Amino acid sequence: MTETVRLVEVGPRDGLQNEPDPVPTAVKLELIRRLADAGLRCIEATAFVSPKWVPQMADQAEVMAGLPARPDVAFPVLAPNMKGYEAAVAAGAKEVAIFGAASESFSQRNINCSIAESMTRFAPVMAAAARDGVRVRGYVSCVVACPYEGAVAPAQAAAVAAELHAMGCYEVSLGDTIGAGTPASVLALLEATAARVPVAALAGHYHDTYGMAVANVAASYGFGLRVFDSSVAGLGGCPYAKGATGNVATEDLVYLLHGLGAATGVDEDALADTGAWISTQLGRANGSRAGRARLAKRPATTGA
Ligand SMILES: CC(C)(COP(=O)([O-])OP(=O)([O-])OC[C@H]1O[C@@H](n2cnc3c(N)ncnc32)[C@H](O)[C@@H]1OP(=O)([O-])[O-])[C@@H](O)C(=O)NCCC(=O)NCCSC(=O)C[C@@](C)(O)CC(=O)[O-]
Repeated sequence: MTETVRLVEVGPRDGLQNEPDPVPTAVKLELIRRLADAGLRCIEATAFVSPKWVPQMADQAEVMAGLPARPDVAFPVLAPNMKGYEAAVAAGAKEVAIFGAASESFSQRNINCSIAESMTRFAPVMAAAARDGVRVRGYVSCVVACPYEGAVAPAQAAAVAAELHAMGCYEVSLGDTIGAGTPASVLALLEATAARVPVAALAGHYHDTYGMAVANVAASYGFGLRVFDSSVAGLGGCPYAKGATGNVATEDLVYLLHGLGAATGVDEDALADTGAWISTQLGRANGSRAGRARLAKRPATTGA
């Protein structure tokens, strides 16, 4: 029986949030359209956070207003507190994502509060979402290592994941924010977390700073995870994790999963074209090995 893996494309948010130059809203919307046309069915569209903190997400309402009419595609958005939640729902969001951290230092740097305070901020968001029929996904950052504190104990990451799940998140995405994880440390994280949160409610969100993201996905898939976050062309990084590169490239993730016999619903050619397109738009090298390999095999166009 073919296993199906759910992909959460975070390129338009995680992939772009750290871009130094403003990315035109029209480019963000074209990227989202192309990703949906390539078969992605969950595309994180933007973040309802402070534009003073993350100026790249300042066009959050315009992005929401311009989303393609795709009832078959979910467009979750970040919302770290009630102000963000209310703005997101007013802009038409049907799913939001709250995001905590497994390290106090990253919590303070990223959302300006302690881990405990973040949970206090999330509680009214969960209540409002339950009232409004809005789905809530949770993230835990720095589940393996923190840029400020170093290695993070699996039990600590598991405790934060369990708290988000207990408060009502339908899924908890485990963020190796600085990409320091290896299959051994990721499996230790999953052992600790799966003891407290059902595996079916866990997702892998692996940045590729050390080139370990594909290996970490493979190990996580073997452990039983069937939901993974990724960024087309490997775009991204976090404003509060210096030097962290983007998530695993969606093209590489899909190539790996199809090679494992899993179904994703994604058209690899259309995805590779999208990765090349956005890389050109941003003036960046395409960070996807599988995407570049696929494009290189194409017969040269006649240029007609
Ligand atoms: C979370 C806050 C807002 C708290 O920031 P704060 O300073 O604690 O909030 P505050 O309530 O004191 O308000 C301060 C100002 O922010 C405004 N404000 C307050 N809330 C909002 C909001 N939701 N949207 C827009 N504006 C907001 C508020 O109105 C006020 O405006 P002012 O009076 O100064 O003009 C701030 O720390 C922030 O925006 N941080 C940025 C968080 C972020 O986007 N980080 C990157 C994404 S997370 C990530 O990349 C990790 C992840 C998810 O990908 C997984 C992984 O890889 O680890």
